[in-house]
Amino acid sequence: MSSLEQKALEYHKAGSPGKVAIAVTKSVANQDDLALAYSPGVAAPCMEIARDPALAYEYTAKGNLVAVITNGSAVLGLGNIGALAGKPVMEGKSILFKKFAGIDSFDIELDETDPDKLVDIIAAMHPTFGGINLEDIKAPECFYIERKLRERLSIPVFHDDQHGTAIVVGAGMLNAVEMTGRDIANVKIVCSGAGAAAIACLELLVDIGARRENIFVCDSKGVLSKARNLSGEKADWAQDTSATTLSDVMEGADVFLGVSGPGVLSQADVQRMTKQPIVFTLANPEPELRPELVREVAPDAIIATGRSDYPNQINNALCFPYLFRAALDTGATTINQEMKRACVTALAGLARSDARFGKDYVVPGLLDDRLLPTVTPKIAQAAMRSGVARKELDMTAYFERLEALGKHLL
Ligand SMILES: NC(=O)C1=CN([C@@H]2O[C@H](COP(=O)(O)OP(=O)(O)OC[C@H]3O[C@@H](n4cnc5c(N)ncnc54)[C@H](OP(=O)(O)O)[C@@H]3O)[C@@H](O)[C@H]2O)C=CC1
Ligand SMILES: CC(=O)C(=O)O
Ligand SMILES: [Mg+2]
Repeated sequence: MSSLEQKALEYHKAGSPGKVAIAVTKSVANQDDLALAYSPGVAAPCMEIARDPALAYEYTAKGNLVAVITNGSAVLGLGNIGALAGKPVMEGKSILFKKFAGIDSFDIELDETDPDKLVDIIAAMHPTFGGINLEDIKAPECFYIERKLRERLSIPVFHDDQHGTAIVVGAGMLNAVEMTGRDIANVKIVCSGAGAAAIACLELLVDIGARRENIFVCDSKGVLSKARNLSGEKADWAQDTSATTLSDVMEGADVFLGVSGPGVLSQADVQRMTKQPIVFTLANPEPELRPELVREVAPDAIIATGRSDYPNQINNALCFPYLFRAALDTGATTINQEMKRACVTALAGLARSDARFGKDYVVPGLLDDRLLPTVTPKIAQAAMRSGVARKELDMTAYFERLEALGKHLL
């Protein structure tokens, strides 16, 4: 075991085991408080909510509470390690919701693989929450589960591995492409992985200007090609090509996007790419190829990973706290394409406006305290403009509120 792994075990075990606990927000100091918090007083908000369900946002924690839900079928790049083993990651997402955006969350690990049962279980528990963050549920089931839940529920349902990842990749890609003098419409992109993260990233890259005919995708069996008679989301990305391996399609690639698993990319593959290649090796915790090995064969590369111990951390944690903050604050019924685009632009812009903007700074760092007051209002405005917000915010007051909130968080 490495010393980092040893330290991580000690960190998780120290004091109160795990990373989260519940906080009480009202005084429960005497009999009078008890009579308000519990019986008989609690009946009053119950009856008000029974009369008008929207009042749950005033009398309960619902409006600031998100569920982080997994079934453990695709935990990071560790694979199908099961619901319980995924709990440290879900607790990790919960602390990021809290530390970065002041959002409370329950992590919920469900021992269930049947997509329809998962939809029913999650739908049944939705009254508790203001939003649902699906996490580490494998493709292709994740697409169906999210779609069905979005159809059934009027609170935001967001599969972080799909859309959160896509947003941060989009922001990093816009900046990397500009920095290297490329036009996104002309870049050849090779994506390793054809799962939750990959499909959403590719759709977003097309949304911001990449062209489908320039995109080659590999899964664990090789290149997605017409010859393979694929179905579902994979079929949408199948190319009419005789190439079969990752190495075949890496020839002349401008961009490598890794959202697959550890060690999938070789140095020889990087050498097949164009000058100043863009190499996003995002598998967690172990990337497709370590940055120092990419750098050895491509010193001018723009490199990003999903990890906190290298520059350019492209990780969905850079956006999901702010998307949910904005969605909860505007009472948005969903997180839509306009909100996602606003988030891409805001993240890319924040990095560009920084003196550090360059090869090792294509996206802001996760601990940047400008994220909350800069990115969140842009997403909130997009929610209001696009008609999914139930509340109109005064933007000056909102900005001040976020600044004040941020001071208590990091
Ligand atoms: N940095 C970030 O913010 C994020 C990173 N990720 C990382 O992306 C990876 C995938 O996550 P996710 O999409 O949620 O998982 P999924 O299970 O939905 O998809 C995994 C995909 O990777 C493919 N794959 C597995 N092994 C290989 C291989 N040797 N060569 C090529 N493709 C391979 C699978 O192929 P097949 O379809 O054939 O099974 C599948 O298409 C993980 O490592 C995860 O940590 C994910 C989300 C966010
Ligand atoms: C970052 C993340 O969500 C993942 O690797 O699955
Ligand atoms: Mg994940």
